[in-house]
Amino acid sequence: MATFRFEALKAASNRPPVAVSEIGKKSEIFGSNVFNDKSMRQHLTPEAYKAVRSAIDQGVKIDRRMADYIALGMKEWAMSKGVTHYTHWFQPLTGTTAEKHDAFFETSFDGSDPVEKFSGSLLVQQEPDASSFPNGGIRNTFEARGYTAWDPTSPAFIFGTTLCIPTVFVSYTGEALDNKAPLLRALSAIDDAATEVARFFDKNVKKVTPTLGWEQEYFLIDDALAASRPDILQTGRTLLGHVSAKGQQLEDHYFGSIPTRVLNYMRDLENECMLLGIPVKTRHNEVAPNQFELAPIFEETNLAVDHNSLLMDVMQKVGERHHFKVLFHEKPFKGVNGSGKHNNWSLATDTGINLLAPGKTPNSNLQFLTFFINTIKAVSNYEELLRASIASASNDHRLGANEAPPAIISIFIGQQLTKVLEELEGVSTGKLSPEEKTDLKLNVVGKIPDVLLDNTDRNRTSPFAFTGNKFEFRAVGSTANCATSMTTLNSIVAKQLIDFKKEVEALVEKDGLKKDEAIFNVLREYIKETKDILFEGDGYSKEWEEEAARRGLSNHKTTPAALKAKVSKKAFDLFGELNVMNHIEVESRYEIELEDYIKKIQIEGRVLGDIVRNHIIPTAFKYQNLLIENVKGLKEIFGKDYEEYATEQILILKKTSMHVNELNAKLHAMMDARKEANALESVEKMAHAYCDNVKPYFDEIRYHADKLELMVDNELWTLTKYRELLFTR
Ligand SMILES: NC(=O)CC[C@H](N)C(=O)O
Repeated sequence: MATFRFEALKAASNRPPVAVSEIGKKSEIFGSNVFNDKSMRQHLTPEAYKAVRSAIDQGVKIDRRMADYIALGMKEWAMSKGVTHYTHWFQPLTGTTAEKHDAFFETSFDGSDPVEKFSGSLLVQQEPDASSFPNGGIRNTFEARGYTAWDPTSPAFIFGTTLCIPTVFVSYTGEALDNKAPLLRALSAIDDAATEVARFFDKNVKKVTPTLGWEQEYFLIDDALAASRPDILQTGRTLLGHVSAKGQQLEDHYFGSIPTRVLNYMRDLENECMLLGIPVKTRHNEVAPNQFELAPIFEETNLAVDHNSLLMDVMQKVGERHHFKVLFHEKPFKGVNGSGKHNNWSLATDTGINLLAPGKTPNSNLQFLTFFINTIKAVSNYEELLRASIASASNDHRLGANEAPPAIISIFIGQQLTKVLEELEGVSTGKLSPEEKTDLKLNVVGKIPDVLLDNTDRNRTSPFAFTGNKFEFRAVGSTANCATSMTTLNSIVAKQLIDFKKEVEALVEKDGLKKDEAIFNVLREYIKETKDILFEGDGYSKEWEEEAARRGLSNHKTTPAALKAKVSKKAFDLFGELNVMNHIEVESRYEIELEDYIKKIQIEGRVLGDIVRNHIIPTAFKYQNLLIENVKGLKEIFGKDYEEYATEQILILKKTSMHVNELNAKLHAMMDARKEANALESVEKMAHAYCDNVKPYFDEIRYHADKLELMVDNELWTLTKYRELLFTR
């Protein structure tokens, strides 16, 4: 009997929900473990408080003396909450977060004068021994230093007994070694560009903040069951497993009543989030069995990105208390929905206006249309780069089916806005007559709020959909660090807004148009130029693939193919011009992502080999031996007539042998393909070889293993089955 599997099943099915104690009203506990404005005011001198505020609001540098005062206040606040350690908390290019805890505790070498200390220099900058993080060749070994530098725009927080200080991670020569530094630069670029354009409409605007509201989808699997599957443990997904008879076809899980064990997990998690100042608001069952979703209130992008990275860590930790393993993989199970991390993006002014929400006056609506159409133009110009920003080995499995968008980037805006754009396309060239202006203001621009109220149609196959007051970038994968896609999106829109401003000003200065006339003129041209990126239909259809090809849209189905756009001249120019990333930073990321791709497929190949050799084939042999015993017995009893009674057994013996032979053959072929790939010199070639020559064997191997699963005695099968993984809760 497959003891491990059955013990895991027993443990999982006897698991009572873990009780969760309420810790008070959310509004009262929210942010109590965050060194936020309120705690800063309480624990810092007025001078130190002012210094942090101007660093946050205007990017003013904090001097060392002031940093000492801030560190002192921060330490006192943290110690009043039982904190013993501090860490610079950063996001290296592994996609996850990194931390190295140091105690506040210090003593002299003879053990006298033990004391708790924390200085400004330790707060502001540190030099972690970071030579083992991916750097894509930025740091060569003799200059292997990297340092972390405090990012005051994301507040320090306490997790457990550690004070975590969000930082950027840069090389000694100043190149970003993390996801945060380029993001901060992109946010600054779009702030500058969008503020200039917003000032066309309102001179009071001084700052534009990109906002992000992510939606995190995930699967919860009992940890004993997860531990019984080497593939889940090592790759985050099932490499094998026959789909269960019941999957999601009854559509009975989505928004259904949340299972008690899961609800308790969610409540516990929400409590932690409240303390950490992560404003989670929504929780529900997602479409696939054992799939769920959590979403916060949107925040300023840098904070939202930090919060999502922190959340993924906290989700796993809280999961341990509830005996759940959280699967963030984009496609942990074949045949049911995968998981995305839809990024809801917008732009907010310091005057309290959402630039992607229609307003109440024609002027504010023209402002809305300006930002709306410029975003469309940006995506249209850089669709390939946007596709590259969401590329990963795991997201490749998700794109193109089960309510996840296809690999072709397009924009969904809904019927009503399509009509508005059609009408605007008819705007006259050059100066506008008073009648035309009145008509535009009353009947086109003036009507927008009403039509949007009716705009309730949704399109789940769209990678980038306008949803009334924001764009939803649905193609982002559930494991992703949002920084990558947000750096790209904010950069391309920043670049577009810079160009737009120049074009409008040229029409005003050279052609003598009024500002609103110039805006209408430029927008009209954009509408004409961006038709190809707009698509309202079924993103999965063959027709769309053909149509998209005719329109010249990219359709990169695999990561190695998609990533190439990251090192195009267009990308270098964009990031360079905006000071988001220099040539080395762009190139190193490309290399790191290719390496990551290679390693992921390599690991999957190895795990698959292990499972087939150590689980599937031995189990098939055991079952064959049972059948052989059975046939021998029948022969003993029935003599030469035994065949009549052993037909099925003999058939199964033949079929299982055939599948085992095939498994062996494919496994060897895969190993040969791996060897060939490994011998290649360039990472680019190696990634393509893994993608085109190694990975295709996975499905072939799976096919035979899954067939065996259907044939072999359930009692012998060692791998926990889909029905058990997906329906135990
Ligand atoms: N209902 C939904 O929005 C499903 C989305 C889907 N899980 C995805 O991969 O993006």
